[in-house]
Amino acid sequence: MKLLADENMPFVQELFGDWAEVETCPGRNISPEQLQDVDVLLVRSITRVDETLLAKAGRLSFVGTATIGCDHIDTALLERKGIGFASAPGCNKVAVGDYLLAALLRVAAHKGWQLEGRTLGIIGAGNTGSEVAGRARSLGMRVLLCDPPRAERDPADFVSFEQALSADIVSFHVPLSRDGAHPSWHLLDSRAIEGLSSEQVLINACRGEVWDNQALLQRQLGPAPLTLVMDVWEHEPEVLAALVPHVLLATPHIAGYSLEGKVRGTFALYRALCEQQGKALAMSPEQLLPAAPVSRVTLAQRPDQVLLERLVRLVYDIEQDDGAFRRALGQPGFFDRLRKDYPQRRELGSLQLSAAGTTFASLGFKA
Ligand SMILES: NC(=O)c1ccc[n+]([C@@H]2O[C@H](COP(=O)([O-])OP(=O)(O)OC[C@H]3O[C@@H](n4cnc5c(N)ncnc54)[C@H](O)[C@@H]3O)[C@@H](O)[C@H]2O)c1
Ligand SMILES: O=C(O)[C@H](O)[C@H](O)COP(=O)(O)O
Repeated sequence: MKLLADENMPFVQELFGDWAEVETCPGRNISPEQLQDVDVLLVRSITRVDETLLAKAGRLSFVGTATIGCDHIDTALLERKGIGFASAPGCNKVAVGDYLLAALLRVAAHKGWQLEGRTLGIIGAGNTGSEVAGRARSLGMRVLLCDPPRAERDPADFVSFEQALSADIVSFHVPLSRDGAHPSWHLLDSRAIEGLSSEQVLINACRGEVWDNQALLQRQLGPAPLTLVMDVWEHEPEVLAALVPHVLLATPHIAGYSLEGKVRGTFALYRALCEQQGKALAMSPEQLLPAAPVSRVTLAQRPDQVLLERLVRLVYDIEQDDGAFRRALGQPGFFDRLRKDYPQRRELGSLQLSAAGTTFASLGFKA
């Protein structure tokens, strides 16, 4: 069996090497010719799996994407062709939660805000949105969830898009979709942007195309700019460079890039392929993860917001990612390079935090 995988997917050799001939290559370079004799294709979000890519893939029986988002995969085509498919729902939701916690604390420091009592609008209340909601509630924030597909079943738990958009901070966690009942392409369009107050903060850690980046730039160049946190950009790996100086925190689509998240992603595909092939699992995700350098911090009293930010930084420093992005902006291929060379990042759960008998598992720390 021949297996072709994106070179940025860790542990492929360890998981599949015993039963497949494994080849890896850059995800953006996978060609139709390369797939002629391939049985299994494993990708990340940068490989568009469509009619063109599969034109010569006569032997392909399984496609896996080690990601939550699936907007790069023509799943209907795979179904028509009888090709098995798996993604990795939830694999990096904890990492996105860590990213959001770090971003919220940085935004609060920048604006001189206490987060307690502030409102957080969450657009898209699935795996990542719920992870973020839990952490925000632990900070004492009031969470407004907007999720029209879920609201059809449980209307009482959700607010309208307009209500969520009126929160102090609004964070987007929707899949990218261009059609269907609730399309998310340019969900934040020029009209929505116009209605926002300059006091508000917007965060995008889902997909770049959910925000109209040109319309945002126009807003930022005007008299009442917004506070923005952007992990994802329209037209990646290109970035609207003129927008970057008007963004408080700018990162190269790494919100989900914890080592744990990547391991869970590859492992989800291993599990799915084992199932398709009728094989027993020969490994567990724990066997792949190197032991985290767990540190313990015990405090006499609950940390205030300033100390909490310092503690988060011990594990994940969002300003380092922002700094690397700004230094590299404009260099050829900078976006993909930062992602390929991303330093190993462990989840907040590698830090055991307790204070006055309380643990902080609801914020992501180890209990
Ligand atoms: N930046 C990153 O590194 C990163 C990491 C993980 C996921 N993502 C992106 O975030 C997206 C969400 O991830 P998830 O795990 O939470 O997915 P999910 O499928 O668990 O949840 C998405 C939620 O959005 C809701 N939704 C769909 N359309 C909507 C709309 N128009 N308005 C409001 N809500 C809508 C759905 O009902 C669902 O509850 C992924 O599809 C992926 O594109 C990005
Ligand atoms: O959808 C996802 O899971 C994330 O966006 C994922 O972290 C993207 O990373 P990539 O596949 O581009 O390496």
